[in-house]
Amino acid sequence: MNTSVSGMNEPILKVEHLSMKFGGLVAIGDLSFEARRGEITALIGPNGAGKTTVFNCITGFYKPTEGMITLTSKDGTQYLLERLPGHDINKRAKVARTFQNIRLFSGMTVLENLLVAQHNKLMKASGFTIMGLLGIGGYKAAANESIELAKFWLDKADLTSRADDPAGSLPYGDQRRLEIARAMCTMPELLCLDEPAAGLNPRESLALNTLLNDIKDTTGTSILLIEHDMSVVMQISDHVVVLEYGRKISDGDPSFVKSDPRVIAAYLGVEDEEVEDVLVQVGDEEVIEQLDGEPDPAHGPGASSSFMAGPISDTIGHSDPDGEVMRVSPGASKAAQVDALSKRAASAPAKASKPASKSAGSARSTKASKSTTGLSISNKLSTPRGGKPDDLLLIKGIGPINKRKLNEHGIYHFDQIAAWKHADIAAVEAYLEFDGRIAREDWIGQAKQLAAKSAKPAKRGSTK
Ligand SMILES: Nc1ncnc2c1ncn2[C@@H]1O[C@H](COP(=O)(O)OP(=O)(O)OP(=O)(O)O)[C@@H](O)[C@H]1O
Repeated sequence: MNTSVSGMNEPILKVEHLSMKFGGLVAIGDLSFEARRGEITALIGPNGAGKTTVFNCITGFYKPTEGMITLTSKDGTQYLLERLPGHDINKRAKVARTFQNIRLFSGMTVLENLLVAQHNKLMKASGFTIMGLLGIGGYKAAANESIELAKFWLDKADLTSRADDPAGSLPYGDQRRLEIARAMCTMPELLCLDEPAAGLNPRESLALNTLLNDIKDTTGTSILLIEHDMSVVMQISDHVVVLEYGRKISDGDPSFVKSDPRVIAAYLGVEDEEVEDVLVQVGDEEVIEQLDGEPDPAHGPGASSSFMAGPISDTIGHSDPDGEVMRVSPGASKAAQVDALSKRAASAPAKASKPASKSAGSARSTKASKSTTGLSISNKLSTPRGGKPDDLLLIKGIGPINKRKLNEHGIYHFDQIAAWKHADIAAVEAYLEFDGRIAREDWIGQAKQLAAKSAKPAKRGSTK
């Protein structure tokens, strides 16, 4: 399909009425949003909101249950991604992606990783013959071109000095940038990045921001980003789409989204109770006050086609006889509760004038009462070994508050989590009200990998 040539700021990606069901679980429900060409669009939301599922639908890993995903390329060609085979999404529609867990060829050098990414182009230039590989025909020129492109992205990612080192030996932040450089070697029109800032320190986050801004400013590649790190999201995104329980709850520029009471409410509702983090990241506690106020009618349900597209209660409690069960307590959608709060505030003006900090405080104190309940774990420690706890935040699914709670109950190390028995998992899930998430997010597998990784430097140190 060829339509008019599309320019900057026109939609490169249109997601329309997307739904994805896993048995009885509705992971995405009637989701619509757009990403504009030349912009950085961020997809954010609490754990389990459905962000990765959206990526998997866009990049062909899942075939959506319903809906359309249209990519319009620079020359105006339109691709219906939900109908394309996975390899064509990359090859023809020019969509590239990175994953939550780094997937480099760790034994190959940095440069080799960038060359392997151009394998398709090189094979085509070889004519798939030995003569081609020996340099007859266009192969040599294509090989030189590939090396030049690899060098270009090495430089952009600030990795030139590490070109000949094995990718697996790079620090974590460098590996993240190498993944992005590798994806850019396929010259994508749309680059999908799944939590690129996960596990980065502030300096590495800054280097990532610089690289992404550079890609945006100099290549014309549009970026779709899933990210939990609000400092990255708010600093580099042009447009933010917020999901909660597979539904869109907010959509706009960062300044609108960060002060949208529904977004604050959704983050207030996450199990990690990252209330204070969110408040710090969005500015101050003023925004909390809005939880007691009237929502902005310009951004209410009437103004957006898929905004809170149906009764949330229809989609948040699901059980599948085949196994996948997701139990969410009634009213778990905090975004939905904002509307209820605002209605209550309208009928009781005195309550609406309640100080903001009190509102936030009451949310916190309700949750705090939970933490007084006991938690029985078989391998708790009284103090961290060597006085140094592991950074449990590296386990996807553990946020700062749950890290604190686990520490309070004597869990400080990856190997402790790796050794949890069924009874421990059940106890922790009941305590954190996680309903099967530890298994779904594979905390044990993640903890085993992290424990193995952190054991290595310890061994080297002990030989000194
Ligand atoms: N293949 C699958 N089979 C069954 N359920 C799935 C599958 N993939 C995702 N889910 C479920 O769909 C829901 C959304 O998951 P998804 O990974 O998309 O969320 P997310 O917003 O990316 O979360 P996070 O921020 O923790 O990565 C979750 O309840 C998850 O358990």
